[in-house]
Amino acid sequence: FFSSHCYYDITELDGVNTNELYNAVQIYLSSSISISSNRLTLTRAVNSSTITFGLSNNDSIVDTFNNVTVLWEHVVTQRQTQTFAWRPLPEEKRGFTLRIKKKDKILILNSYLEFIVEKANEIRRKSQDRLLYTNTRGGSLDSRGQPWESVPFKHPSTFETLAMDPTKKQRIMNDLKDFAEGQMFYERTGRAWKRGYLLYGPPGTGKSSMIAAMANYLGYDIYDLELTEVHSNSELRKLLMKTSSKSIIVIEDIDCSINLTNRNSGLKTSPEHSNLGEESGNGDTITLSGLLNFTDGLWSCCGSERIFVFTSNHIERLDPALLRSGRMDMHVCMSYCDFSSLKILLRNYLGYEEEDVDDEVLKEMESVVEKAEMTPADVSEVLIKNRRDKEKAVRECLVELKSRGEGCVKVGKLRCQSGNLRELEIMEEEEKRAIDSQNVDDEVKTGPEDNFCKD
Ligand SMILES: Nc1ncnc2c1ncn2[C@@H]1O[C@H](COP(=O)(O)OP(=O)(O)OP(=O)(O)O)[C@@H](O)[C@H]1O
Ligand SMILES: [Mg+2]
Repeated sequence: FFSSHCYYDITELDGVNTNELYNAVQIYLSSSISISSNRLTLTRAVNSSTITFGLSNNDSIVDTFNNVTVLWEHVVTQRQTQTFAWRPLPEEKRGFTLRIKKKDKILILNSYLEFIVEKANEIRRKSQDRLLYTNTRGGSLDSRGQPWESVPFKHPSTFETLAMDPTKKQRIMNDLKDFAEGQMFYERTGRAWKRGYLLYGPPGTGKSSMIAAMANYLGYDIYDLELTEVHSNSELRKLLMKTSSKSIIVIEDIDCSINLTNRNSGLKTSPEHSNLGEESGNGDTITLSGLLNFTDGLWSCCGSERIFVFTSNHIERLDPALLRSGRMDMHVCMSYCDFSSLKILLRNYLGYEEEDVDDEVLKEMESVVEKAEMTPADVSEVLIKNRRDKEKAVRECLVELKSRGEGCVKVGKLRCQSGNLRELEIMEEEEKRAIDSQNVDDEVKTGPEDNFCKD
């Protein structure tokens, strides 16, 4: 009561969950710790490429923020003998204690902790490689009780190398950026901080590459959810609960991995998807409503800052419930190579800019590329095959485009399976964005909210 200081404990575990603030403080302090300290702990996280310095047990460090000095102490105590628990807790109890002068309390609590969290995220993103998680164990857990297995994710795809219409690409990038920076917006509007993308189009048009580009762009981890390995809605929910924030949760080929059409028809699923079925009530199948709950229901908000991406080769096979507005925020049609995508591929594989290619050839390419209906994967293959001889690569590419173009005109196929639908979706989505950006503008006017609870 008479002390001029106040103390805040930030323990490693909050109940049984990890306290993210503890991790943030640890990372933050590791960046400001001077090598002159006598005793430091050194750690390197799995899949990380850097070593971090940390405060040793029961050591302390002084930090200053806005000319205010604070003291951090790392407190480690032995946990008392454990009573029976489902999951044993670590033997040591760890935490940081922050000591500040009472008069600095408001300033510190309002901005210092927020500053630490942000700084820690930045450091983490810079130092750590992305992770790719999969659930291929068919529901079993590993020794640490985790249903996900992870490997370092080093996919080189970026938005720069992604061949698609530049305006569309920019729109997706803006959307992602708005999302990642939109914490205040989501809080203020009472929306869960998540976003859904449906990527659809023929095989080889870059759906998976787009997901990798998204992860690289935002610095998020990827959870690749293999639905055929999940046996029930409750298992699905558990998997979701074990994903971390700042992640992309991917379900590829959603039309193949689950029978999502005709929710109420009671049709049996095909034998190869025997574990996936319609609402049967016996709890051992995944149902469409289970999946929708996964992305939309209350459970989907048990973390934040998450992006759901579904991919499909056959959008027409998906249940309208999955497509209805608001479910997947953005529908992106990945289609055959157009002229702008072709130019990106020439740059990727041959290092050619527009002016490096003969004008005539370029014109011919432009005139035939749409008709040819070649996927970016097809074009890439031709270019890779001939990449030692760039001139030849361009020539071969043109030949291939022409021969495919002639074939296609005869067959007279449609370019994008849902051309009209696509226009409509883009309009809807633009409307939604207009509303969203209006809200963001409002937010700028009112300024950041004072969302810290002052006692
Ligand atoms: N839009 C694109 N931009 C750049 N490269 C692409 C693009 N589309 C495809 N490719 C190339 O083709 C390969 C296959 O593409 P990707 O796996 O992304 O296609 P997909 O749409 O996911 O196909 P599927 O429907 O079969 O899963 C990639 O490794 C990439 O090199
Ligand atoms: Mg794919």
